[in-house]
Amino acid sequence: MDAIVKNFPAGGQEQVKDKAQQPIRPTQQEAEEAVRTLLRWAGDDPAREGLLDTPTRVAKAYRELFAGYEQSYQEVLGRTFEEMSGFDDIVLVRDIPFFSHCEHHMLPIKGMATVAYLPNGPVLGLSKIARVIEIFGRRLQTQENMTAQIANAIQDTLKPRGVAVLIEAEHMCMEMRGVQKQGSRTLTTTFTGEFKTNPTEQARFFTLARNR
Ligand SMILES: Nc1nc2c(ncn2[C@@H]2O[C@H](COP(=O)(O)OP(=O)(O)OP(=O)(O)O)[C@@H](O)[C@H]2O)c(=O)[nH]1
Ligand SMILES: [Zn+2]
Repeated sequence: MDAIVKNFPAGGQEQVKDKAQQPIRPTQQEAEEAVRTLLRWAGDDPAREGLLDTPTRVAKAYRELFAGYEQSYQEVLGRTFEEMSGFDDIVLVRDIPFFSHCEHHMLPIKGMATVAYLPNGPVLGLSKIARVIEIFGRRLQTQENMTAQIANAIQDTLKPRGVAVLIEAEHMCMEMRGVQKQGSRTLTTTFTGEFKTNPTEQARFFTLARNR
């Protein structure tokens, strides 16, 4: 199946949030009871031996898979390096793998992100780009919003001349269920600053991102 290419504009309907707004959390016991309900909904018996510890494990796994709600991109991106501030050309980190979950079905999204920016003074530690992807990936997402959130977070904190984000991902809700199109991939991009206004910079981004 052909990939879908979408350009999701920065600063669109999705505001960049720092720590996600926190509703009142249910207790561990309530979360485990909800898992028992879903086990019964699936057709199994939560009281059988093999499933006795499953609610505890699922609650623990959810803490890990959705840890992004507890994390702040501003903390991660707050630490920059000034001593390389003479460097003003493109910095691009390619093919950063991530997992997320779609907000429609809570099923996994498996993808790769490529992120570039044009420094305007300070530069980021390279791992911080991957950490920002983890923060937004470990929340319930649409691919479009995740792409824009990563770009806007870097633009808002680092204030570079431009940011470019390309995400290519597979959605298990389209592969394992529903329309069942295995192997289809969705591409989304967000450009800010010079990557948005200067076609040459945008073309350089695609050359570096896609050439093997
Ligand atoms: N735009 C967008 N859509 C997504 C994303 N992840 C999942 N979806 C889509 O969300 C839509 C939800 O559609 P609905 O008709 O409300 O739900 P559904 O009956 O489960 O839809 P089907 O998946 O077609 O069976 C589906 O078309 C999914 O493919 C995403 O990241 N971005
Ligand atoms: Zn889905």
